Amino acid sequence: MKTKKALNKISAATVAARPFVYRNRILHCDGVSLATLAEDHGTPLYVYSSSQISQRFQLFQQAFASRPHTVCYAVKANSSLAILRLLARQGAGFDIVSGGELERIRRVHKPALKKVVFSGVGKQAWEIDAALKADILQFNVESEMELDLLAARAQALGIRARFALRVNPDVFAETHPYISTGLSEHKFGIDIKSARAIYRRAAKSKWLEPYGVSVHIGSQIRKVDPFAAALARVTALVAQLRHDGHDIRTIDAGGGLGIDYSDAPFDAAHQVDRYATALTKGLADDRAHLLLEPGRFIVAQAGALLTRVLVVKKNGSKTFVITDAAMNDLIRPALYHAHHEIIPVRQPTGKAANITADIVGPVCESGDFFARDRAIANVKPGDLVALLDAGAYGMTQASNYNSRPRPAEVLVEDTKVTLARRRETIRDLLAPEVL
Ligand SMILES: Cc1ncc(COP(=O)(O)O)c(C=O)c1O
Ligand SMILES: N[C@@H](CCCC[NH3+])C(=O)O
Repeated sequence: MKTKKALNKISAATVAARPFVYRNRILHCDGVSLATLAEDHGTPLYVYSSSQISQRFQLFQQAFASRPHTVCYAVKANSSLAILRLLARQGAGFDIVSGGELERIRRVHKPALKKVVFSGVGKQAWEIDAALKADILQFNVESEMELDLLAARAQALGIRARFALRVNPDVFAETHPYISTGLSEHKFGIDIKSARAIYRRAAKSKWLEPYGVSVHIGSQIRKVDPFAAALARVTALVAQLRHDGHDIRTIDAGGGLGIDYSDAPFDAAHQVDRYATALTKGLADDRAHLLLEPGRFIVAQAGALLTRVLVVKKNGSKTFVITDAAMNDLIRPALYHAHHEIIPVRQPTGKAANITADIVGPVCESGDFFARDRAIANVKPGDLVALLDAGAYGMTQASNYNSRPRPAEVLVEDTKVTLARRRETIRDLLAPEVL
C-alpha cells in the first residue's frame, strides 16, 4: 500500500481539484487565459490541462505502487489521441470497448497494445480478430456465447486468446441508474455463481487461456465500500479457480471511482488513497497482477467546455441564457441530470448580483439544458462561460444532432496550447452521405 512518503509526493498541494482558476479576474487553464483560447480557436471549445491528467494518473501509480499493477485508462471517457498518447508515454495500459478504440491505441503507441484489456457485452468477430492480431493483454468476456466466438476466432487465426470472465458480483453501488452495472439485473458480466463452471469448460479448449477475473460495478461511485465488497467476491472466486488448477494471473478491478462535481470539490489525492485502501481490503489475493480501469477520475476535472452566450431572454418569469454549446456537445445534464458548475470567464466583482436562469443550448429540444434555475453571474450576450468537469464523457458522447459540427479540442501544458482536434466543418458532416 501507499506509504506516507508516496502520498506526500503528489498530494492535494500538487493536484488542485481543478486546473481552472482566475488570474487577474480572467479564468485560466493552467497558464493560459480562456478568453485567449476562445479568440484563437472559437467556441464551443473543449479545453484540457495535460498536467492535471498526468498528475491524476500518477496518483493511481503511487497509490498502488507497492503491488504489481497496471492502470488501464478507460478510453471511452475521453479518447482524444493527444490524451491517449500523453498517458501511454507514462506507461498506461488501456481499457477498450471497440475496434475503433483499439485502432486509437495502435495509432498513438503500439507497445501499449500489450497492456490493453477489451471489455464490452457485444464484441464482433472483426473486433476480436483485430485484438487477437494486436496481441492485447486480455479479453474481458461477458457471456458464454462470446467465449465460444473468441475460441472460434482464436482457432481460425491460430492465436491463443487470454481471457478473464467479467463477473457480475451482484453488488449495489449508489450512482445514476444508467451507469450502474454490478447488479444481476444489468446486462453486464456473467453471474459470479456460474463463473467457476465456465472457466472449467473453457480450459478444455486449447485456444482459450484462463488468465484473469474482471469486475466493474459502475461509474461515478463515490463511496468506496462497494469496490471492496466486489473485490472480496472476486478474490473468493480466484481462490476456487486456483484450486481448480487455473493459473489466474490478473485481477481486473474495473473503474468507476467518482469525482465531486460540486463547487468546492474534494481533494483528489485523498480520494485515490481511500480507493486504494478499500481495494486492498477486498483483495486478499496478492499473487495476481492488479488491473485498474479508471476513466472519469483521470480526465473529468482536467477539462472544461468553453462556450459563448448568444442570447439572454425571458419567457414569463423565467430567464434563459442561450449558449453556442448545446446538448449535442455535452449531453450529461440532459441524459443524467448531471450537475456541472458553470462559471463566467470574466470574474464578476464582489458587488455584482447573480441572476437565476436556465442555461441552455440552441438545439430544438426542451431537454437541451446545462442547468435549470441556476444562480449564475449576470452574463450578457457575447460573454464567455465555462462548464467545468467536462473532460470525461463530454466530447466522447458528442453528436452532430441538428447538423451541428462538433467542437474543437485543445490541450494546455503550462502556457503552451496544442490543438488536439480541429473544429468540424459542415463539409465533414456531409462527407459520408450519398445522394
Ligand atoms: C468496463 C469498464 N471499465 C471502466 C470504465 C470506466 O469507468 P469510470 O470512467 O467511471 O472510471 C467503465 C465505464 O463505466 C467500464 O464500463
Ligand atoms: N457516460 C457516463 C459514464 C458511463 C460509463 C460507461 N461505462 C457519464 O457521463 O457519466
